[in-house]
Amino acid sequence: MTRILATGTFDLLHPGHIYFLTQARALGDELFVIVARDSNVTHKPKPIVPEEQRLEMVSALGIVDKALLGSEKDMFEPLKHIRPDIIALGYDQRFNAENLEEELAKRGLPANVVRIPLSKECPLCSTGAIIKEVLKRYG
Ligand SMILES: Cc1cc2nc3c(=O)[nH]c(=O)nc-3n(C[C@H](O)[C@H](O)[C@H](O)COP(=O)(O)O)c2cc1C
Ligand SMILES: Nc1ncnc2c1ncn2[C@@H]1O[C@H](COP(=O)(O)OP(=O)(O)OP(=O)(O)O)[C@@H](O)[C@H]1O
Repeated sequence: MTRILATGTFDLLHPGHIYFLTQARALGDELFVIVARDSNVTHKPKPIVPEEQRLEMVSALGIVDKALLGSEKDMFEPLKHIRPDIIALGYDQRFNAENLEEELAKRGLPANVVRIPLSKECPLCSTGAIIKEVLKRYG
């Protein structure tokens, strides 16, 4: 069994998220997903949808075997329980794959880190694009 882990905020689910998770799932046999905590989303505006509701949406996806909220303090903590073989990084996730592999190995959590590319173009395949469209129409 090859266990894949994907991570992200997954605010306002869209087909880009589905593409990312489908590609991640195709790397192995089972897909775990860590949903980012509200308190840790500091690299962009706070999510519209609260963490429990983002978790509920991701958990309901057929391609996801298990989704869970991440740790508020230590991103490596949930990995001790999940023990993924492969970590799928999104095209725009700000982690260096080699550094991450080194940090994981240091902690006795060896995993390969694989970068998933951007999906083909679609009108609202990013959370930012959805928010901009809503503001255009209702702002
Ligand atoms: C291996 C790994 C573990 C992570 N663990 C957590 C965690 O425990 N808690 C959390 O809030 N975010 C965690 N994150 C970060 C987010 O889930 C997410 O990657 C980050 O918010 C940036 O992604 P985004 O641009 O898709 O929002 C982890 C990321 C990686 C790569
Ligand atoms: N169109 C897409 N193609 C491939 N991967 C995507 C696409 N959109 C999002 N992802 C991936 O899904 C994961 C979760 O995405 P995230 O929650 O950051 O949403 P986002 O739509 O990228 O948000 P924003 O527009 O605010 O950047 C990230 O790893 C991201 O790279």
